[in-house]
Amino acid sequence: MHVNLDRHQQQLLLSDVKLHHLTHLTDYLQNIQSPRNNPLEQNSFFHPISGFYISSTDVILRHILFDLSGTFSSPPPYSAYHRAGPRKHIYFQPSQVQAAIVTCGGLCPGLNTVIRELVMVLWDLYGVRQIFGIKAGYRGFYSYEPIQLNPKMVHHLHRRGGTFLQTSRGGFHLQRIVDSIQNSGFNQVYIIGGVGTMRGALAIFEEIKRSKLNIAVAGIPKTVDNDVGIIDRSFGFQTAVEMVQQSISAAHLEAESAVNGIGLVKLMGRSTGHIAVYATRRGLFEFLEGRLKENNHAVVVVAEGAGQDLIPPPPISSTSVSEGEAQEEEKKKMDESGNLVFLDIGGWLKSELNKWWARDHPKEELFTVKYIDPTYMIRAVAANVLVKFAQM
Ligand SMILES: Nc1ncnc2c1ncn2[C@@H]1O[C@H](COP(=O)(O)OP(=O)(O)OP(=O)(O)O)[C@@H](O)[C@H]1O
Ligand SMILES: O=P(O)(O)OC[C@H]1O[C@](O)(CO)[C@@H](O)[C@@H]1O
Repeated sequence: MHVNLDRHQQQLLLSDVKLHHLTHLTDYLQNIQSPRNNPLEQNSFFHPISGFYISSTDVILRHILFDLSGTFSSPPPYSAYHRAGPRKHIYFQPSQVQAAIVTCGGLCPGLNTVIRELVMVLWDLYGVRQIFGIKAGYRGFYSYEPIQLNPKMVHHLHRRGGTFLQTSRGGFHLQRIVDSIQNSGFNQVYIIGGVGTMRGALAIFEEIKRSKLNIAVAGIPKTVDNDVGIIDRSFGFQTAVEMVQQSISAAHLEAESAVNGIGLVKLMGRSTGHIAVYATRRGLFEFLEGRLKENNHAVVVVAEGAGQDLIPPPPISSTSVSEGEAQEEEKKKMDESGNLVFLDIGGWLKSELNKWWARDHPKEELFTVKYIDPTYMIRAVAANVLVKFAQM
C-alpha cells in the first residue's frame, strides 16, 4: 500500500496486497463439469440484484486499520482473502449434491441458527434435497447414521440454544472420516466449530485434495473464545458478551450490598485474556485496597486461563504412583481433544482474597467475596440475532 499525503490531497494506492490463494476444485480435478448459472437466477421468490454475486476480485483485507501519517507504518505485503458469498456460476448440479453438516467442539450461541440457515439456503435457494446432519462431532462420521434434514425439521431451530446435531471433542480419525465421507457419497461438507475443528477441516480437505476427490469442504468458524486466527469474532460472540453482563451486574450488586464487598466473576475463553490478567496480578491486592477505600466495593473479572501456574495442582491420589498411574493423572489435565483442562482460578482467587484480607486487615473489618461462575450459561443459549447465510 502506497500512501502519499499532502494538505490538499489524500491519495491511497492499493498495491502490495497479497491475495491468499483459496484452493478450488478446478485446481486439482481435471474432469470437472463446466460451471453453470447459479439457480438463484431462476428462483421465483428471490431475484439477485446487480452487485449481489461475489466475484473472485472481491477481497477482504486482514488489517483494516492503518496509520496514514506513517508514524506506525505496517510493512507490506498486506494480506487479503477471498470473500465468501454466492457466486454467479457454480460447479455442483444441485440435484447431485449430497451435503453433510457437522458441529464439533464446545457450544456457542447460534450453532442451531447456522444449521437451520444452511438447510434453508441449500433447500430453498439452490434446490438441494439431499442434506444430512452428522451426529456428535467428527466421530459421528464413522460412528452414527447420518440424519436426513429438511426445512420442516429445522424450522424452529434458531430459537434454541445448543446444537441440534450434538457435538463432542476428540474422535478425529482422518482416514475413517474421509472414507466415511466418500462412502456416504457426500460431496459438500460443512464443518462448524472452533480452532481445533478448523484444523481438522483443513486436514480433511488436504486429504480430499491429495486423493483428488470431487468434494467441497467449507469451514464455518465459531468461537466464544476469540481464538480463531484471521477472524475478529464469529456468530454468537455478541450473545455471549451480553449474557456475561447479567453475571457482572449480579456480582456488582452483591459487592455493593456488602461492607468491603468483592464480586468475582470467572469468564470462559481458554487462555484468551489471561495476558492482561497476568500483567496486573502483582498489583491486584494493592489495587483492591485502594478501590475498597474509595468505593467500598469492587468487581473482579478473571479469565479462566489466568494464573494457572499459581494454583497448587490437586493432590495425586497416592505418593508412590506407578508410571501408568502417573500417565493417567497427566491425561486428566487434557480433554478429549487435547486441550488443557483449567484449574479453577475463581475458587482459588476467592480463597486468596479472603487470606489476604485476614492477614493484612487485623481490625476485624467486615469483608465479603461473592464468586460467580457463569461458564455454561454464557454459551448454552440461543443467539440473540439471526445469523444469515447465503453462500455456496
Ligand atoms: N490439530 C487438529 N487436527 C485435527 N483435528 C483436530 C485438531 N485439533 C482438534 N481437532 C478436533 O476438532 C474437534 C474440535 O476440537 P476442540 O475440542 O479443540 O474444539 P474447538 O473446535 O477448538 O472448539 P472450542 O472453541 O469449543 O474448544 C475435536 O473432534 C478434535 O479432535
Ligand atoms: O465443554 P467443555 O469441554 O467444558 O469446554 C470448556 C471450554 O469450551 C469453551 O467454552 C469454548 O471453547 C472454552 O471457553 C472453555 O474453556
